[in-house]
Amino acid sequence: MNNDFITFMRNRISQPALSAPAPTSTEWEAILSAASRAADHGNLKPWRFRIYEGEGRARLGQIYWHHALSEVDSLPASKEEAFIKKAYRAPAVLLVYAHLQKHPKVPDIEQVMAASAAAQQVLLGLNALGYGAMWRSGPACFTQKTKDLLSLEASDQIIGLIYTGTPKEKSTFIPEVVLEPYLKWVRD
Ligand SMILES: Cc1cc2nc3c(=O)[nH]c(=O)nc-3n(C[C@H](O)[C@H](O)[C@H](O)COP(=O)(O)O)c2cc1C
Repeated sequence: MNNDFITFMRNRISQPALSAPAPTSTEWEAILSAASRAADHGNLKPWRFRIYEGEGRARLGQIYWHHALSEVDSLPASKEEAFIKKAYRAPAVLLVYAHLQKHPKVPDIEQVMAASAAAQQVLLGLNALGYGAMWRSGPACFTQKTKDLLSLEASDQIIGLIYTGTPKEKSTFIPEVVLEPYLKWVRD
């Protein structure tokens, strides 16, 4: 079989070590428009995107810090910088979240699935333009405190943070895929 797109999908990998440049605004808009063609029951467009770049990343770092402060009795102020720095691991960080709507036929879980599908489309789109990316989450993504800090609604669901930039070292290692344990054919 020779299909460039299948090969491209097969070879997608995450890139943890990222530096500038990040996508331009035009490139982001192209990628996020394409990601917005993810499968979407009820055409609800539940995905929401927020891009942190430049000094905007300090706002995200502040959220990491304030979330950490809310989780423990106390933290020395000297630790703040380390939390802020986490948001600077890449030149751009895309927050993807699902904005859930009450719908008689589309349960919340399906809206979260659609937003997740959009996030995966983003990864492919970024790779297609030569950028590296890594989808990250962590317990902070799933607390009300983080939603408050991000000014999200209580019913919104964070899908992840996609750290984006140019790979510092282009990894050529593509993990082997063993399909057999995950696939069952039902033919009779
Ligand atoms: C919802 C979600 C959350 C993730 N969160 C993290 C994370 O917080 N930290 C991490 O190292 N990898 C996380 N990953 C996994 C990486 O994005 C990546 O898929 C993994 O390192 C395997 O690399 P690969 O994509 O090149 O196969 C997450 C993946 C998903 C789908």
